[in-house]
Amino acid sequence: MESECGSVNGPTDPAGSLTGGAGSSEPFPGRRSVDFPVAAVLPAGGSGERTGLATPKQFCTFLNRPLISYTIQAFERVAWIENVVVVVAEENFDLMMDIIHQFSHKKVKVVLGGPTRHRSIFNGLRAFEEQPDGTALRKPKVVIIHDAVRPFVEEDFLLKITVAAKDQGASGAIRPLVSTVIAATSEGYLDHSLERAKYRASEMPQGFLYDIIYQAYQKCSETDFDFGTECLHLALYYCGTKAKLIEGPPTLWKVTYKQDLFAAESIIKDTLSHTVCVVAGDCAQSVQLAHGLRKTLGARSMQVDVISGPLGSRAVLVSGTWNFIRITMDTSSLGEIAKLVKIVQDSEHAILYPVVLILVHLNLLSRCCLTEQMRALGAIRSLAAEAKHSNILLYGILLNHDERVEQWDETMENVAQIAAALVKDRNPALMPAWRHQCGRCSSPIHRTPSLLPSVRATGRAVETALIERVVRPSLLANGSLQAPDGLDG
Ligand SMILES: Nc1ccn([C@@H]2O[C@H](COP(=O)(O)OP(=O)(O)OP(=O)(O)O)[C@@H](O)[C@H]2O)c(=O)n1
Ligand SMILES: O=C(CO)[C@H](O)[C@H](O)COP(=O)(O)O
Repeated sequence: MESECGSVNGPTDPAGSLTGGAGSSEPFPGRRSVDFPVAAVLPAGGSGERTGLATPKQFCTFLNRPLISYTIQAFERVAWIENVVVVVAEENFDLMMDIIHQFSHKKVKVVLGGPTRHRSIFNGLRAFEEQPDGTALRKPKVVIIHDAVRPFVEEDFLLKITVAAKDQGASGAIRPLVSTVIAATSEGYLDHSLERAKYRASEMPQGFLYDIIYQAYQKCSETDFDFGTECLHLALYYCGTKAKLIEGPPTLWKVTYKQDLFAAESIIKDTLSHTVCVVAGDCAQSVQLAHGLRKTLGARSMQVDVISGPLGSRAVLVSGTWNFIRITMDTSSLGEIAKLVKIVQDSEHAILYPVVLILVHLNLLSRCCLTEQMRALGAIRSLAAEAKHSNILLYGILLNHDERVEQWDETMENVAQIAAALVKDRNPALMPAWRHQCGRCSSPIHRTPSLLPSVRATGRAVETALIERVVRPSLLANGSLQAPDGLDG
């Protein structure tokens, strides 16, 4: 039976959806496999009043992508989940279809919601029943219900919920209470407080044998539909099914208020910034610089892979990262950055998350004439503008040379600092920054090598995502590099 069997693997991923790509299929020793049909229902039909925003929170966008797409991806990437039913309000149906198309979601069926969460969920479950046109999604053995506004759910935890639901009929995620729950009198006085250690917060996902939860919804009252907040309660009350409760990770929290949207964005940015691939090309100086960066970025707890030699598609395919640093030594190798942009574009790597590509260019201004420099900078600027359309953020860091050997470590530190900030922030505003102000009239045309000593300040460099640093050529091996004109002596 195709795609019925699956097993769980994959790294623990705090954002749940950050591993991207196709679902996992490798067996994970010791883990129970899923050999029955499983589907998910994601209620997304609410208006998100508590955020105070005009846009329902599930459609709020960060890193160029709506929240709902992150949640869908967290389910789609799980090979053993067959179908993902997303329930939306009628006015958002077209928007939802556009999102599915734009982010290439493949397992999703969209259905219309109702005025309350329970009514929306029931509509979602009905998608597995025969439709008026005679079609139906394959009925799952276990259905996972998960709020569309909880984007961080991992495969491991989905497996636990699914297996427990299969064995017990129902299961749900819980978390320890953060605050004590108290009961108030109608006059607003304390009536009594609950013993916190005895109670838990009910979170999502929850899993059910499909027949049980469907039957519970068929039986439940209008009051349940209008005021109920707990699916596990319906299974217990109407079908006598006691849910197995499983403690989940803190990342299962629900985006409810505006600040939760900021928190979700930070988590995603943080998760994207743990790894970087430094592409050094084949020249010895670049490789040396790459290893210097590996050390300095590594000291910031980033995992850095260095790729040297001619650039193939392996840079993207092997590293599995969303961050690249390309080191170039002269203007002719600037074509290499275009090649890397093309590889990332072709791989469709940037559909899900913006890819950061940082060009660290060593000695650009000193090694060629002014006209050539301007041409190269112009080319980079246009490439950055074009790359932006493909969700690729191309930044530049420019390094120059000096006689002072002691500057090198500081330079590496500065480059690492800027690169780490660019990777972490993923801010498109810093992108087309290949402009350099000469301090007097802000025109790049006045930038000549003889002005170099006056433009070493890294503060301004950060502002423009452009660092000018001065390193001793002999540090960069085999003596082939020359100090810039005007700096000798
Ligand atoms: N009629 C509704 C109401 C809610 N939901 C969904 O149920 C989940 C959890 O509900 P909640 O956080 O309460 O979302 P909202 O109802 O949108 O928020 P608010 O209560 O602040 O308006 C959300 O994914 C929401 O879109 C739904 O599908 N249909
Ligand atoms: O945690 C949950 C289930 O137990 C739900 O996410 C929660 O009940 C949704 O409720 P509300 O719509 O009031 O935010």
